[in-house]
Amino acid sequence: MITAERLTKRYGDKTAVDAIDFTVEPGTVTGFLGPNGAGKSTTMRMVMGLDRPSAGSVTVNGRAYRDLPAPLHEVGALLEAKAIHGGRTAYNHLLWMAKSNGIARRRVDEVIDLVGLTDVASKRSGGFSLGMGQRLGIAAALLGDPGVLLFDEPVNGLDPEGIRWIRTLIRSLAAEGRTVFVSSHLMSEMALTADHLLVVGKGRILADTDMNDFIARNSAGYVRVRSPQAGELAERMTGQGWRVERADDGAMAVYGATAEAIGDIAGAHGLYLHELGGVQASLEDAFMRLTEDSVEYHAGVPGAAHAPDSAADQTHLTPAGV
Ligand SMILES: Nc1ncnc2c1ncn2[C@@H]1O[C@H](COP(=O)(O)OP(=O)(O)OP(=O)(O)O)[C@@H](O)[C@H]1O
Repeated sequence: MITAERLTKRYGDKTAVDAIDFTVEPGTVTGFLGPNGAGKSTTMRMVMGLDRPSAGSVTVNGRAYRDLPAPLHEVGALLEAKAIHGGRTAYNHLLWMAKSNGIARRRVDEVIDLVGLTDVASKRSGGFSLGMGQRLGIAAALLGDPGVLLFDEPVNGLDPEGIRWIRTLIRSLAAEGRTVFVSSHLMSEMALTADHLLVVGKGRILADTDMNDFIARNSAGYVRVRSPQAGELAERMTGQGWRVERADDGAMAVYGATAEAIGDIAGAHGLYLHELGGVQASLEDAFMRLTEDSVEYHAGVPGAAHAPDSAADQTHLTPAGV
């Protein structure tokens, strides 16, 4: 378990992490989500004892990192830009780590096999692709068979096969009962990986929630309908107690109804339909809405960081996405 209490990190007058409290529980994947500069990496570095809190504390299984008697056996991490001696072979890199931590050589073979690097174990890691480097970083994190694992943006720059591999690995580590803490700035990725969600912005916690609850609350869909007899159809639909909003392209967004029910009403009254389809709100939009006030570096596209509010804007919601 990871526990943060009033955890704070200041760099000069910049507060990167602002008195946050959270716990990361065993047996689940906790997604740590936030826009660039939100404080995710700083928090993870403090968990790993690589940065000292300016105030507050963070512990792994009840102890600060520096007080852990055998840290590699308690917590492993894949942090961004991990420094690996590129001149060493993957095997020797891990063997050197194992030896300096009293870990048996057999475990090196195990983790190399686990991350699928057996064929390149005798190659210098300096020549590794990004994906191979990530696998080596994960092998190092797993070396001491720790119960707590941190992954900082593990899928950054990986191809779809690599992304799927990491997602499956992360899920299986949690299924074994480990505490798994994964940072990302992609809601869609987290929706597929995490059970619990910790959203941060500008160093503060914006949401601490079960992933299924977040999805249920934020992915409420609607049905998009177009009809040349829109006025009459709208009346019939509101008569059913459904909420009808009009988009500026002439379509209607109907809340509280299924596409089938709308089709039946239209059919029963001889009304033509030119378009009828369910639209699911995107979780990415929900995340943007949650964090929009805490995005440090807005893109130069007007309204880019703003989620749709009005009915007219609802048509921007992506179909059936997460
Ligand atoms: N060593 C440092 N010195 C000064 N400021 C820092 C340092 N490390 C981080 N910061 C600042 O602290 C804030 C949080 O940065 P951090 O890297 O933790 O965010 P993040 O959520 O991991 O972002 P990203 O998704 O871009 O990696 C940023 O404003 C960053 O510029």
